[in-house]
Amino acid sequence: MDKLELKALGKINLGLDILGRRENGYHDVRMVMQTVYLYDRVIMEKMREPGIEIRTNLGFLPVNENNIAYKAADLMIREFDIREGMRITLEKHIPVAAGMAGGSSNAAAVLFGMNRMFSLGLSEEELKKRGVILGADVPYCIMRGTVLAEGIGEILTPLPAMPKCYVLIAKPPLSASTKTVYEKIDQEGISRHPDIDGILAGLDAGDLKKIAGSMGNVLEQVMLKEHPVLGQIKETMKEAGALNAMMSGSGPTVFGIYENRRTAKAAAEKLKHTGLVKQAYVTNVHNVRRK
Ligand SMILES: C[C@@](CO)(OP(=O)(O)O)[C@H](O)COP(=O)(O)OP(=O)(O)OC[C@H]1O[C@@H](n2ccc(N)nc2=O)[C@H](O)[C@@H]1O
Ligand SMILES: Nc1ncnc2c1ncn2[C@@H]1O[C@H](COP(=O)(O)OP(=O)(O)O)[C@@H](O)[C@H]1O
Repeated sequence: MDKLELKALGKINLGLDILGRRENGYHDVRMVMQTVYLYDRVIMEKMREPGIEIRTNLGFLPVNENNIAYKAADLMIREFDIREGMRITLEKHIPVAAGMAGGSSNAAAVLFGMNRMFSLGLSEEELKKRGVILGADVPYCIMRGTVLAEGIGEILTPLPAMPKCYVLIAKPPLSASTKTVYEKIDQEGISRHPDIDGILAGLDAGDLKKIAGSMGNVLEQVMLKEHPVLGQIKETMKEAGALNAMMSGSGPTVFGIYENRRTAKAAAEKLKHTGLVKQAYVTNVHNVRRK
C-alpha cells in the first residue's frame, strides 16, 4: 500500500479529575473520554527518497520534528528500519491547542497507518505502548470511543457508548498550555473533585441527562478564573438548551451537550452572534472503533 488516508478524530473530556502528582511533574488522572466526529484528514504517502515531509493547511504549525505527526513517523521509521520516505499531509479542522487532542490524534493516525502500510503486524496494545512515548492522550486516540482513562491517561477501559447526542464545540480565541494549567492547579490545590462515578453510572444506565449532569473538569478551576469568557460561553450554551456545558481537557474549548441538532445549531448561531467565539461547530459523538 503506497497511500492511505485516515480520519483523525478529536475528543472531549466528559470528566477530568486529578488524583495525584508524580515526581516527573505528570499527574495521575481519572478521565472519561469521548470521541467526536470532528476530524483532521491525515494523508500518508510512501516516497522513494528517505525522509519525512509534513504538509499542512495551517501555516503556523511546525512541519519539522516539532510536529507530533513527524515524531510518530520518525519513531516507526527508526524502530522498523524503514527505508522509504513518508509524506504526511495534515488537513486540519480540529481546533489547535484547544483541549481536543488534535495533535495526539494525528500522531495516533500515523502510528496506525504506518503499521498497516508497512505490514508491521503490531497489535493495538503494541501501538498504544509506542503512542504514550509521544503524549499521554495518544493511546486513547488510537483506541477511540467512550473510555475511562487512568494513570497519566494511558490505562484505558472501554465504557458503554455515550448515548446519541449533539455536541456544540466552541473555541474562543485564547491559548492555554496544558503544562501550565496542570502546574497552576498544583499551586492552588483542588477545591472540588468532579463526580466521575456519576458519569460512569449514567453511561451504565444509558441516561444522557445523568451523564451530562455529572460532567466535571477539575482544570476549570484554573481556567474559568483567568478567562471569564469561558463562563459566559457555558452560560450561553445552557440558556440555549444544553443539558450541560463544560471546558474540554486543558481548554480553552467549551462544549455543550444537546438532545437535538436544531437546538445545537441555534445555540451555535447565538454564540457567534454574541461575538464570544468565531469558531463554533455542531457535531455528534462517535463510537465506531478502528477496523
Ligand atoms: C489535559 C488533557 C486531558 O485529556 O488533554 P488536552 O487538554 O491536552 O487535550 C491531557 O491530560 C493532556 O494530554 P497530552 O496533551 O497528550 O499530554 P502530554 O503531551 O503528554 O503532556 C503535556 C504536559 O501536560 C502535563 N500532563 C499531561 C498529562 C498528565 N496526565 N499529567 C500532566 O501533568 C505535563 O506537564 C506535560 O508536560
Ligand atoms: N499535528 C499537529 N496538530 C496540532 N498541533 C500540533 C501538531 N504538531 C505539533 N503541534 C503543536 O502542539 C500544540 C498543541 O497541539 P494540540 O494537539 O492541538 O493541543 P491539545 O492537545 O490541547 O488539543 C500546538 O501548540 C502545536 O503547535
